[in-house]
Amino acid sequence: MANILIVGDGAIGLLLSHFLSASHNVSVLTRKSPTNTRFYSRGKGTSKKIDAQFISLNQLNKAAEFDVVLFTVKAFQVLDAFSQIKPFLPIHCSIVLSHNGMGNVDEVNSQLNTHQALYFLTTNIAGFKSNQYIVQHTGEGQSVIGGCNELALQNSAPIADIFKVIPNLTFTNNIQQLRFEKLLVNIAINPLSALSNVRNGELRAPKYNTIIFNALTEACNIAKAQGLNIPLIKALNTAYKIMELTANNYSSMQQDLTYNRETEISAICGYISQQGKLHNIKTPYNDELFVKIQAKKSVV
Ligand SMILES: NC(=O)C1=CN([C@@H]2O[C@H](COP(=O)(O)OP(=O)(O)OC[C@H]3O[C@@H](n4cnc5c(N)ncnc54)[C@H](OP(=O)(O)O)[C@@H]3O)[C@@H](O)[C@H]2O)C=CC1
Ligand SMILES: CC(C)(CO)C(=O)C(=O)O
Repeated sequence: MANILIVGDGAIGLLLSHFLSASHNVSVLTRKSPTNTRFYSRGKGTSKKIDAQFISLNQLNKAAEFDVVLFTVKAFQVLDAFSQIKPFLPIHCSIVLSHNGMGNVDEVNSQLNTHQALYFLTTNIAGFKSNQYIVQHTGEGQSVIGGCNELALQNSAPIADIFKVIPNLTFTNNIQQLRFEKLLVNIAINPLSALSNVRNGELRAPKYNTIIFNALTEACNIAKAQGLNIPLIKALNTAYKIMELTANNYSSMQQDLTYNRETEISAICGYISQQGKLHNIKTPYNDELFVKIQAKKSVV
């Protein structure tokens, strides 16, 4: 049984705490009242109490021996959350980041010691919080974990063993490729669904074809410049398949704009624009989606 700290009690934090607490000792760091119980709910089944301890930052004990610290905050929240937790990280422990979009891995890795393994978990599990204390598990899907530093790449067996209670979890030796493939789906779906205020399935209409094609072409050019091999046809097929599978869902970015929350556009199209400048590759479609989402946020 491992001691696990999950940072963030959002939808993904609660879903993963539900699964991991079946076999491990799980604490969840929250910014809300730590005394309240949280529940996991799925379909019409009865809600289950999540068997984890909810704690606030001032309850974190410097002597707490966490084996794993899993960050389930949004891309733009990772570095602040990491700075808060860093003083409490045991000398030997595994750190796992899990979010949509790119970034954060190099910044976190540069602050770790040689005994701290860094992993990234991409997940297609889906859920939302119907209120502050209940997570609704709405979508199944594959989760993939992979090492991001030398230590993690050399020794993946312990984390794979601890995380095996997460449904449909596999391990990869090339997490950068997996993250990029997920990024391509988010580029095709998230900004357009948010700007047009439509469900994912509606993006299959012909009027969106050109922009999706061009935004993904740019992103595949960046992938190539990074040494990854993601053919455009594969990126398009996957994006349209996910639109079909999640046809009735609103994307996370559509919901963020609707509820006037900060979006993850910087880690999605913003990442492609930034990499374009680095590799001298033009990315006008991603630049425009980035600017439009930022502008829309400032007027809602
Ligand atoms: N929801 C989904 O179905 C899926 C989400 N993802 C990705 O997973 C990531 C998380 O998503 P999701 O769970 O939906 O997002 P949420 O916004 O619901 O969850 C993030 C949580 O982190 C908390 N948080 C942020 N900073 C800190 C901190 N410093 N200390 C403690 N808690 C903190 C927030 O607290 P507070 O509420 O107080 O702000 C919030 O509860 C995102 O990158 C998302 O794109 C990926 C696949 C599916
Ligand atoms: C896969 C997709 C597009 C599902 O809506 C998603 O990851 C998101 O909304 O952020």
